[in-house]
Amino acid sequence: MRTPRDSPLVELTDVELSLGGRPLWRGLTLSIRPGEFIAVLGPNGSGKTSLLRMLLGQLRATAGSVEVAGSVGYVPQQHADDADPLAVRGLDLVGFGVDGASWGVGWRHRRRRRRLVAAAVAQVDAARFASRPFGLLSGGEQQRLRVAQALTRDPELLLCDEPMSSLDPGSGQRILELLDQRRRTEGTALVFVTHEINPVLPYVDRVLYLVGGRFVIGTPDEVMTTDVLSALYGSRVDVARIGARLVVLGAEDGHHCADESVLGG
Ligand SMILES: Nc1ncnc2c1ncn2[C@@H]1O[C@H](COP(=O)(O)OP(=O)(O)OP(=O)(O)O)[C@@H](O)[C@H]1O
Repeated sequence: MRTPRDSPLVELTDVELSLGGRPLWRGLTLSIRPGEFIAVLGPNGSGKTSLLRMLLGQLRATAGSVEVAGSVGYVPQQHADDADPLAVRGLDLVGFGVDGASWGVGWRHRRRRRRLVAAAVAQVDAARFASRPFGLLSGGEQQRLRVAQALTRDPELLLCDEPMSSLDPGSGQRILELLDQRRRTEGTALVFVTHEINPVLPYVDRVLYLVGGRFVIGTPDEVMTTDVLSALYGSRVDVARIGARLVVLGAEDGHHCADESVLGG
């Protein structure tokens, strides 16, 4: 049974997460409802991936309470896959999602596996290339199949770690549209780590911005302002709007410095 739309999928209350004896943040209180799209922003090392790992149950909060209801899917950061990428077909990679969720043998399992894989591949519109060796696919095609792998678990909460990094703007847009459609049709909540606010701005409900142990959370209009980001960084950060885009100047992070401050397409 799926979580009702008005019940939270995630309830974080006064959470602290410390790693290696260093608190990444304290006092994080956040409730996430079905269908919500939350972007997680912040400089390198601010704890974005660690937040996802905490929601996945891989890291334990050092204080406070973490409640996650329902099934969770995970789209990891892009990395060289352990398996030989030429030996693994796209369909096989998607199938690993089913295998990880349930063990089974025999024709019944195989038939169920095939059905789940085909449905997930169809959802990301990847049937055309899914039988090719994974390593020969483009970055965008590979990323669509990673999303399909996460969808085999029919997640109510989908955690995405920079799913658009190293994709061209068109492929990144495609992934976003796909995820946005999924949250609208299935009520899947998205927690989406990204260094690029502009591509997600049209979709996002709230932004969680982590910097040096502190955070702010709110709508993009509330968070992405000169005053709020300057207070968060503890130094002058300018946020300007150019048309529908945000330009962030002066944040002390390679991804947000002046040269690259038009964040994404
Ligand atoms: N298991 C661990 N033990 C100790 N320290 C860790 C562990 N995992 C991560 N860290 C440290 O915690 C900090 C946050 O790491 P995390 O990967 O969550 O940051 P991030 O915001 O996702 O960074 P990036 O933008 O570079 O991906 C980093 O300083 C990292 O070195």
